Amino acid sequence: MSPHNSAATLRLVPAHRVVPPRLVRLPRFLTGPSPMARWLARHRIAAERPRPPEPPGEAPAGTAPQGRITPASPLPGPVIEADRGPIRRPPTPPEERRREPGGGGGGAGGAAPPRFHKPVGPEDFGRALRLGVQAVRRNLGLVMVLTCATNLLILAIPIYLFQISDRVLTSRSVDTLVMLTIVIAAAVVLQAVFDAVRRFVLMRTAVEVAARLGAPILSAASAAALHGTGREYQTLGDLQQLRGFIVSGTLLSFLDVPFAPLFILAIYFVHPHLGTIVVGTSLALLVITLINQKLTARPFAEANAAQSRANLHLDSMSRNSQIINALAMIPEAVRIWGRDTATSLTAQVHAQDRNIAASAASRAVRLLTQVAMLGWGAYLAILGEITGGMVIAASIIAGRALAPIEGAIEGWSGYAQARAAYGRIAGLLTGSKLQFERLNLPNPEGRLDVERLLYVPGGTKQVVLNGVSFALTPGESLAIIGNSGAGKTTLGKMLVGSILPTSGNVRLDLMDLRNWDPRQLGENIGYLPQDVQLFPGSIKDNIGRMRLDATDAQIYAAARLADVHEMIANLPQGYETVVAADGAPLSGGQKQRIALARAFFGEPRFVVLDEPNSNLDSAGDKALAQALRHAKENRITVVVVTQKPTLLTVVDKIMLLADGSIQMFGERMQVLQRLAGDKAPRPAPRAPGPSQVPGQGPGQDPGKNPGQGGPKS
Ligand SMILES: Nc1ncnc2c1ncn2[C@@H]1O[C@H](COP(=O)(O)OP(=O)(O)OP(=O)(O)O)[C@@H](O)[C@H]1O
Repeated sequence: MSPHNSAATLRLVPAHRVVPPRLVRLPRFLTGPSPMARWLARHRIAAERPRPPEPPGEAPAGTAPQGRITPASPLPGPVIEADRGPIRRPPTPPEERRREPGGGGGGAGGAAPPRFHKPVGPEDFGRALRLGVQAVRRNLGLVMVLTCATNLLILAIPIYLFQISDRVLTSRSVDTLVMLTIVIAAAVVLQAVFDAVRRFVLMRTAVEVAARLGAPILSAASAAALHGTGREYQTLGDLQQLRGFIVSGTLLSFLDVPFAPLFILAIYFVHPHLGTIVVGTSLALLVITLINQKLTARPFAEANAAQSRANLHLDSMSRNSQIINALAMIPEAVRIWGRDTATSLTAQVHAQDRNIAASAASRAVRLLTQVAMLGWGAYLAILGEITGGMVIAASIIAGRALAPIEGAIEGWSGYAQARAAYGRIAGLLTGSKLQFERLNLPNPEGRLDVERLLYVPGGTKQVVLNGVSFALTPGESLAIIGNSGAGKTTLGKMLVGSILPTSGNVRLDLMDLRNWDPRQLGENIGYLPQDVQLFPGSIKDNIGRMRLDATDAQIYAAARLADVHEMIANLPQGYETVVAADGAPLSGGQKQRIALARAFFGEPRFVVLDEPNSNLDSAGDKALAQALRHAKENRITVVVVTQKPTLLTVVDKIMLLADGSIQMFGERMQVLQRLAGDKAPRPAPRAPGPSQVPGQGPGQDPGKNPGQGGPKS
């Protein structure tokens, strides 16, 4: 942390409302607002208090961000609010939302002017990395100055020795001894202070790196995980590794190495022969370093890769702990983890063996150098070319010159791992797509246009969706039916932008989903996935999509809509009931209804429900039908993927999907009649059979009714 902007006081405010703020007071060393605090302040989401939009630049230095805790703060300096994420909330005044619960509405009402959304601005992760690297460089500049001073002052002891043996002992001057001792003692104290200061700065640099890059890495990892392997989240672990290296002794050794020539020069001044011995030793150590690097790079890379696979497996074990226990799969799970861990450990042993051998060789070379220095120095003293004090002083200086080189060799593994970790961090941040600043659009009304969707998952040749085209007007509802594996879930995910088509477009209010501001799009759509997952947190937080600006009225309205209010009211802690990562204490159906409430939270304009009644009882089915009626009344466009027939009675249109292609698409009655093979028009919709979706029962081969409806009915 640079001296002009290091943190004076950081106040960490925990996320939970009932926990009082925990104060962490750091020393007032290097006072000024920290870049870390400014970074977090710039990326914070506004809480209850409305405030004017922040300019895109840095927050004013030294000013505390306006948050709900900040005004009460007795402490000067910046405030870091630990419950804030990196996404800047669009500055919609909360009052406006409170006046109009569910205020995400676009032009659905007709009379009201369209509501505009303030885009979040471009999210340039590459820039975050550059700023982080800049901060480290700036701080390392200061550390180098301190290192320079420390290394110069280290010469005080050899000089003291030299002066005592060659001047004080020969002159027998007590005054000289006292003066010399005072000066050298001051130099030693100063050296200790400078050394401590550079360690303080490095420690704060490590904190600054974590604070600057943590949130961008998590954001970039979340975005990359959508199309990646899930390993992206492990980059946060890489950040820990980098942080550890910055505070390690190895980095100090690396910083001290450039000063070795200074010491060698000093030894040359004592006697060129001694200088030559040290130069020879330095070259030998350099060769050992290069060989060490060459021999350890590959095994360390292998160890890292295997460790990252083991961590991924560990993560999946923690998520599937129930099934692992229920099916007694613990030995298998442990074996898979053990295999990757063993590979990692084996590679580490190979690398460390070579590293230890190199360290031993370098230590032996260094000790032999001391022997050579003393022996040859004594010989030179016998010849009368140097004094005994000079010999000892040169030996101490030589030890000081070679120690950092040896330290660098010993810590090479840490350096290699930190460098690999930095490579992965840089790869993630620079490889993440730049989120361009989007045009400030009115919120959508819910018109959906799907054009020639083709989806071939990466690395496969399987065509999952093939030329899917259809359109829905605002407020229309569509049920997608079809056999298992027909592509219904894939289509549902594509409609909400959670996977991208290989070709084709999904447009909401004419705009391709990829061109909407992601935050605005997310606020205006609802999604209930097939595999419902709730976040660890309270029920109200889950319904309110974990948003800080979710009002109680909005949460209640969503709960009523999903008819889950009564169920929540019966829980001992009501809306404050904390849901665990596995959804406990809720049943599958209760989880699904809370997820339904979450999907309808904030009055989205377009909602996709993927098998929303797979776990519901009859009351849940009624709630779902009510939610769909509410959607119709409020002109919310709904697409519902279903295997059950009950929902078909409440939708406007039905699509039959088979092998990724539309087999039928049209008005509900029309499709139901075709599916039933009944050409005669009927006055009222007839619910299909109790257990089968039309087209899936015996004798109902959807492939035999092709081409009905087709694209864009
Ligand atoms: N990322 C992927 N990689 C490979 N195949 C995929 C991928 N995503 C989907 N598929 C394949 O696409 C087909 C359709 O899957 P999808 O989950 O959309 O079916 P579905 O109609 O929702 O089935 P169900 O009713 O059983 O949920 C399946 O055969 C599936 O294996």
